[in-house]
Amino acid sequence: MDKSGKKRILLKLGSNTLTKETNHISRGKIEDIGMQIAALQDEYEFIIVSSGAIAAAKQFVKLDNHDKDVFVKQALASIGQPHLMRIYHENFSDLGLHTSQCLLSYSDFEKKQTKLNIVNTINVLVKNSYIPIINENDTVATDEIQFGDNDKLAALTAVLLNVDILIIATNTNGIYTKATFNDEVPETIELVTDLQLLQKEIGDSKSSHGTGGMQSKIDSAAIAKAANIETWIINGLEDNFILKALNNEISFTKII
Ligand SMILES: Nc1ncnc2c1ncn2[C@@H]1O[C@H](COP(=O)(O)OP(=O)(O)O)[C@@H](O)[C@H]1O
Ligand SMILES: N[C@@H](CCC(=O)OP(=O)(O)O)C(=O)O
Repeated sequence: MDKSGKKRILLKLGSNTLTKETNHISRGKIEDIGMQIAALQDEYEFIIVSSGAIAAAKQFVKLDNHDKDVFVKQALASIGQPHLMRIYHENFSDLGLHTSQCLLSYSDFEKKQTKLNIVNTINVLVKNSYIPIINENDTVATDEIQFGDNDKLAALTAVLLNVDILIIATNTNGIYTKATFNDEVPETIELVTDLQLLQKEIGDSKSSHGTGGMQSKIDSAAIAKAANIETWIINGLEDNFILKALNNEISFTKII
């Protein structure tokens, strides 16, 4: 818990959640997230790590290159990022929420001074009721575009900002057992204390927009766990997923 007396949540939103698995950013989903933050703002401070820049660009442009190339993805992220922030701003401001943008890369977490700069900036934003919306700085770094779904960036940020809970929103009801993964109603592993044991449950499948799969979420949970931060893996496609998870009304995976 931070000095304000509120608990801090780092909320990681992937492109799948933000697009509701379509080809465009869902204003409805962003509104759903804003309404939950507004409902919880007396008890919780939120810091968001948001993907979605490339998905936002794709709804406006088609670049004259193969969009699987990393340079093209970087260019798409550059085009889409301001649109993504605009959509957040338009929806959140209607709910009385203020937004700000922070673009970071892994290397920013390696130097004492840049780490301090991040902490100081974000603490001022949060103290003044601005919600920092963080994405990877895709012009200078390609780690998350290529490997990670912003999951590791979310974990590094969670540790640096000393949050209480890291919430990773994805398109499954948390982590399923391998034995039931292909069943009509797969079984969620609700509580994990040993990440080694979890390793055998993970398949290498990924969702339509996903790059990291469940493995990158578990790697992120390991980073958070080492700093005594809980990771909750929740189905972000569900309406009110944060409220429902806090009230234990849905199945999700808690890694403690
Ligand atoms: N044991 C598991 N339980 C749930 N999902 C799993 C598991 N193993 C692999 N996955 C895959 O991980 C995907 C989520 O990761 P990813 O595709 O990167 O999505 P996101 O964009 O939300 O980060 C699921 O859609 C699923 O295909
Ligand atoms: N920085 C990138 C996110 C990296 C990424 O690939 O994440 P995702 O789109 O969730 O698979 C973007 O905003 O599109």
